[in-house]
Amino acid sequence: MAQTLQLPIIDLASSDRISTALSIRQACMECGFFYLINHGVEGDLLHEVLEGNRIFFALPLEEKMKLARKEHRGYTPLYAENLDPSSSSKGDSKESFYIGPLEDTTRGCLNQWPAEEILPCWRSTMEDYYKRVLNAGKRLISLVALALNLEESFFYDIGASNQPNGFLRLLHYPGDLGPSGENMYGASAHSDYGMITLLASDGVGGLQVCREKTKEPRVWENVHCVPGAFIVNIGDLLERWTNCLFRSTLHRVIPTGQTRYSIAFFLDPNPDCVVECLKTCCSESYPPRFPPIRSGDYLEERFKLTYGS
Ligand SMILES: O=C(O)CCC(=O)C(=O)O
Ligand SMILES: [Fe+2]
Repeated sequence: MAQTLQLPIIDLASSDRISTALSIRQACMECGFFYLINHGVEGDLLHEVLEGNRIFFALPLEEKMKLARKEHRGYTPLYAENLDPSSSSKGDSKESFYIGPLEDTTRGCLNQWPAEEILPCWRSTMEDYYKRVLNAGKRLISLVALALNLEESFFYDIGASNQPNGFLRLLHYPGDLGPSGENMYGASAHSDYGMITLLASDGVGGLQVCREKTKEPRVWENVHCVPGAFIVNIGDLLERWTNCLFRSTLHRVIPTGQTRYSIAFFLDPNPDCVVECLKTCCSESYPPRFPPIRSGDYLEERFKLTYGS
């Protein structure tokens, strides 16, 4: 039986920014996961978005397939994604729907939306949520900069968090998978690719983390949902930036027999931002472990491995 992990709680509205930044530093060095409270997204909106999630996935498959994923936006059916490209499973037992930046100035608006007659007000609810969670993520990133002994505006100044690449992913893990094979995961073991992820869920369990990704056998611990709080985790690009000081932790979703809905918001740097080791995270005796890389190129490569295309 997996143990439950006690994660630290970070208060985004705390007036003591220095001690909040120190708590973030400790959480990101030790585990790479924490709860975020007082983030400015009201419980009512969270509830409405999770309800919107449920009604979208309840549509007939044919209706959902009209919005099949293009340019990383839209619907991905069951088993079409494999978050652990090294595994031989037939794919993750989840379906998802992606919403990208709302004002995509370079490529016009690429998002796909269900027709208003089919799901009235659905788009406006999702857009409202997107804006709120983006705002919370940007405020959090300022504190992350402080936690790294940088100016609060650092990620903005280097072009990472102004016009960031924010993606909302609505997720549905069906409870009843029928006579499923072995190696079946809702989301197989992976780390997130970008900067930070803010996750909301309906409270159904299944999320697990493995704190030591290089240790065998892997030890998995349960992460519980705290009502109203986001579960936040660090992504691989922030791990690269920090020369592995901050940890992008392996996680997965196991089937529990219960239907589960969640919404992940991936706050990734602007695609043109170059991610290179921060000055505060290396020294002569601890040189940079990764070469600089353009964020867009790194993310594109990771997406290709996940979708096999
Ligand atoms: O649904 C969850 O709890 C986690 C989802 C996740 O890890 C992901 O989409 O990257
Ligand atoms: Fe993830």
